[in-house]
Amino acid sequence: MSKGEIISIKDVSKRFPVGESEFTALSHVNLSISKGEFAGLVGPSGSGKTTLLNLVGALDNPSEGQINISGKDLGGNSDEASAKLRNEHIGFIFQSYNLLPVYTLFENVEFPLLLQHIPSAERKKMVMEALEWVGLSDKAQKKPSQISGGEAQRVAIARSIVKKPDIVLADEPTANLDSKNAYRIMDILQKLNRELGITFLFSSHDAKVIQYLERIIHLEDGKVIKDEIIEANEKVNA
Ligand SMILES: Nc1ncnc2c1ncn2[C@@H]1O[C@H](COP(=O)(O)OP(=O)(O)OP(=O)(O)O)[C@@H](O)[C@H]1O
Repeated sequence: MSKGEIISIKDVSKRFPVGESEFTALSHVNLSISKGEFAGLVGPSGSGKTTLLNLVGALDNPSEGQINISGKDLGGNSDEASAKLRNEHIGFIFQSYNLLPVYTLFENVEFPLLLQHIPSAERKKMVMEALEWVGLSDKAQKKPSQISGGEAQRVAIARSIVKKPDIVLADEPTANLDSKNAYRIMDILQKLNRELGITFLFSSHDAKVIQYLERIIHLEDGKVIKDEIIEANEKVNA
């Protein structure tokens, strides 16, 4: 991997079996993402955005090609090794918030830390810090049913950053939100990128997300058709 590179995708293809034949969801994708980027995969429905995010997040394996995350090759990893890599380096945000309904917001955010052996006082500090980042420390003891959709996505963000991951993968993070909440979420993610240096890779076709991106990787029919760096002065929120 070259210096500063945090995600390396080399000649990656992904095919899914469909009946007797195969469907090619990604075809010979090459990308290099550097530490601290705020980048997004953008393209029409079915262009392969989620498929590529899942490969980068080691949730699925490519049919061909090689992916490196923080210098580690994902190829040939056991499920256990993939889980370790995800746990140590990657946070996920999805369009559905995937909060556990019977637990408090505090416990939902604490969940990823229970997999590591972190003492309870330290866990509490980390959870409250993450909830403060998203402006929800005063609601730590509430349950997911007692908060709004925008707040639920903010809890999901807190959960994704509580371990201080190098990379956050965000799949259509604003899909179920109104404009006001979508902008609030994007403001929080931009601040996490700028102040904590977390690298972000989005998947989206929402203009409200796209206007924040500093790099737009356009996908169509499973191929990268354009890769553009957005100058700060072109951005609406600059
Ligand atoms: N497990 C699977 N089996 C068969 N085909 C699949 C599978 N997963 C994805 N596909 C197909 O691969 C293509 C790319 O899907 P993907 O979900 O990556 O697109 P996307 O760009 O994220 O779309 P959207 O914006 O609608 O989420 C689609 O045509 C989809 O139907």
